[in-house]
Amino acid sequence: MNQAIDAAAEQTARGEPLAFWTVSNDESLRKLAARPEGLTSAEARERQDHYGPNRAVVGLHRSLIAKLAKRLSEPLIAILLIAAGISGATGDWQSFVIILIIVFFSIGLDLAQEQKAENAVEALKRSVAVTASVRRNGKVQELAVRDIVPGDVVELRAGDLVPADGIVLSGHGALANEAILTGEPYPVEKRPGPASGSSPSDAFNALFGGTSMVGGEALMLVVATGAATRFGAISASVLAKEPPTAFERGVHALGMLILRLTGFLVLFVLLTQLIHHGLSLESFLFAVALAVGLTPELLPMVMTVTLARGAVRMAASKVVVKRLSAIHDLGAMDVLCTDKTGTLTEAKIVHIGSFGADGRDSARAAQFIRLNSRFASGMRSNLDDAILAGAPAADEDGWAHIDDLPFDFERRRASVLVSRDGERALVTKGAPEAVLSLCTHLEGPDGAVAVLDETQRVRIAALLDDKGRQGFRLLAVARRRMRADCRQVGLSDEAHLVFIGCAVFLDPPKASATEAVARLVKAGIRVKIISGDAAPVVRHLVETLGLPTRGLMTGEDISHLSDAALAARVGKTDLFVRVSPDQKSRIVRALRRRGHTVGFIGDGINDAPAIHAADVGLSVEGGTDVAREAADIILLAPDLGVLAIGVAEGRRTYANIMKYVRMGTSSNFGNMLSMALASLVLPFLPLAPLQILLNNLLYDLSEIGIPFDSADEETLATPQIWDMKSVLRFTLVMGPLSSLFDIATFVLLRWGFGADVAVFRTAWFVESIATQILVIFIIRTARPLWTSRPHPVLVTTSLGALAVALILALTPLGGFIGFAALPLPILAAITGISLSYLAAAEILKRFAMRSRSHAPAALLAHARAIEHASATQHLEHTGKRPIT
Ligand SMILES: Nc1ncnc2c1ncn2[C@@H]1O[C@H](COP(=O)(O)OP(=O)(O)OP(=O)(O)O)[C@@H](O)[C@H]1O
Ligand SMILES: [Mg+2]
Repeated sequence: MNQAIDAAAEQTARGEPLAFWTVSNDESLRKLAARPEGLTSAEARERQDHYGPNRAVVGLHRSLIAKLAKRLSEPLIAILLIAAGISGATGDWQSFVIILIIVFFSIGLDLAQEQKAENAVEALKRSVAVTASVRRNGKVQELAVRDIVPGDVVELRAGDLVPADGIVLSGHGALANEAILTGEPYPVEKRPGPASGSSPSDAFNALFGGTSMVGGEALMLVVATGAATRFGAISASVLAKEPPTAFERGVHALGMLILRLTGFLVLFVLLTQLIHHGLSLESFLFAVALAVGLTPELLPMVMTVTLARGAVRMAASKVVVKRLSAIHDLGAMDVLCTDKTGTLTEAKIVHIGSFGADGRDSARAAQFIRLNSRFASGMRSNLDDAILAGAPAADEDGWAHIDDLPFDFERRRASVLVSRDGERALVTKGAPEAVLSLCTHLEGPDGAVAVLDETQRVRIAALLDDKGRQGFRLLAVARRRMRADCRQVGLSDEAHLVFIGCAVFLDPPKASATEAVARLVKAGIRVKIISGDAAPVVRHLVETLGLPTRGLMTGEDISHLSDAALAARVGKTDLFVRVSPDQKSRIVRALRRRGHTVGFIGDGINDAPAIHAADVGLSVEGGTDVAREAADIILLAPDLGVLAIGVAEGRRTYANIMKYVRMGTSSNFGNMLSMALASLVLPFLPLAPLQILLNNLLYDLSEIGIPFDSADEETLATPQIWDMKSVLRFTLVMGPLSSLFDIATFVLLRWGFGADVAVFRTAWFVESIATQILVIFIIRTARPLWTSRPHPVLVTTSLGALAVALILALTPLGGFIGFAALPLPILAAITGISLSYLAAAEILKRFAMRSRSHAPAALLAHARAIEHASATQHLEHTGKRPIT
């Protein structure tokens, strides 16, 4: 068995498609030593040892040792280590020890933080991971996808994710969406084989890992897992790395800019030192230390840690982040699209009655719908659950199931072929328009069948519309007599139907939705509703909840529009009704095309394409596997209210990363730049290499608290996007300011006090570290310093690092690192300079940090309107509220 699979794996590895679907089921079972009732745990364990976990993307998680090795081999660190070696060899043990301590301490700090962050995020991800129903030991078990092995037998239903490659042993109306592999958005039918062609497009009996079941059900024999799957072969190369968000690209571009400047500067310093003082280990080390201080080497770690902290905090509010960078997108999101059921309604659907073609109460419609719900295979919706709830376990009235046409979101209906006493009937239920359009006759109250003429059609349409406007959801049902020998039905049989009536359902609006939407709108986010339900129902809901919405488009309207025409209209439309899954994602793409950062929240199979297409895909814990898999963020509580918390968290995260960026671009960069320049005019180096490294380490330490910091309200009030212009403006104002004060220090020490090398370096070190660290309290907020309170952790790390710096520099300990005691006048002078710098920074930051345009006036007016609505509304079902 193993040889067969190994040969297969090898073939896949060589890039040859392995046509496992051309083999008969019996032959496949034999080759895999498998049985339809599944493997035993012992067999599975053995195979898992052999094939490894079923993970398409492997090797993404590097081990701690590998990470350490990578850090140590970074050029700057490597040079430092070599320098330490040379110091040691030449007998300079002090430098040797201190450099090693500094290097390992800073790498250790970096690694420990990152590892902790990654572990936390991994744990969160696992908590929302998708499982599969696998037959093991003769029972069906819910197993983690990674535990699946070749030979396993998996039960799949609509809404499930296909966990590995395999063949269909048996199935019913199985439909798979393979867009992820083929780009083709329409579902493909799957049934038992074998297939004759060796191309994957011939493989009507094969299911592929990573694709999704969107209809029917299937029993699958797993043939290949992990990297040996078709998806694994693609994902290893393409999907291994998530594409960076706009924000990440911005930060990266900035990092590269700094890196280039650093390289240039360091070469320059090295060259002038060489000309002035000839070749020396110290000037070489000085240049390296400068480079270490300048490179934004901490930025990746800072991003990860800040995001991970954001993710952990969001988890506390029941929002689980699967893709870390989605936090940025959430902070930048300015349009949120949502489906209706579950987010705006309670999703507690109850069947409250039924009516016949004449509009009068009739139990017959409910009876037939129940028959359909009972026998329909594949996806069972909450409408099915509602109609079956409370019904006796077997009230089929003698009807038996023969065949069926499962529900799909394009047709919006499902049919079953049933028989009773030699009589056969097709029973179709679905969205009323979808069913009515197929009807040619109708049933009267006495059961008599009459022709459905135009007048009747108009009357029924008006009746449906009227019910919808009262907020009732409807499912219509119709029937058709079939030939007594009919064994199979096709889509063409859904015609010439006799309309029976409708079942009426109620899905109460969610009282908390009004406030939740109000919060989002206040945060500068436009909320749009994209539903598969009928216009009157959605309208009624919006009115009941008091949501001010503009415009309405139907799926029918959308189907006539090109992508460009749709993009021109989506901006002014907030309600989309009777849309198909593909249209949901078209709407999302159209919005993105207009430059919006779009979120989409939904729970169904029909929402998955749109969740995928959105910048931030959101789903809920109870959602279908495919929706959850497509989502970047999972809400554990299906409540838009928690989303507002997530949005605030995203923006806070953004704000905190901006704090690092600002610190890096202005204060740190300014200080290092001054030092490089000073080294050109001074007869000695302004700081010994060791002292620069120490300065850098303490500075890094001081910043550890930033991810904990809070953000001001005004930062949380608008969508936050990366804005290179504002970063540059900040740098151009604050950078020179810091240099100005450095020059003042320099002039004062050199010519005012005539300081010698040791005193000069001590004073410079103190001034430089104090200004670098303390300025965080100023640039962490655009407000006046005293009106925004920093987080205690940030205060502790910053002041703690400063205290260590002062102790090292000003006490006898400093002797080890080449510091000398500072005379009081010098101490007073540099204190004065530092304080003046901080004061100047506080004044100038107003120009440097002027916030970008605030929420447009229209948006604010919208927010006010909705607040007003939520204040005055009473949540009555029938209570009408004007749409503003
Ligand atoms: N099991 C079913 N059988 C027949 N018709 C169904 C079934 N489930 C749903 N429908 C029809 O398909 C339509 C669209 O489905 P659904 O309401 O789930 O879409 P949606 O976009 O998820 O809506 P929402 O915005 O309410 O979440 C329903 O309004 C209903 O008319
Ligand atoms: Mg839905």
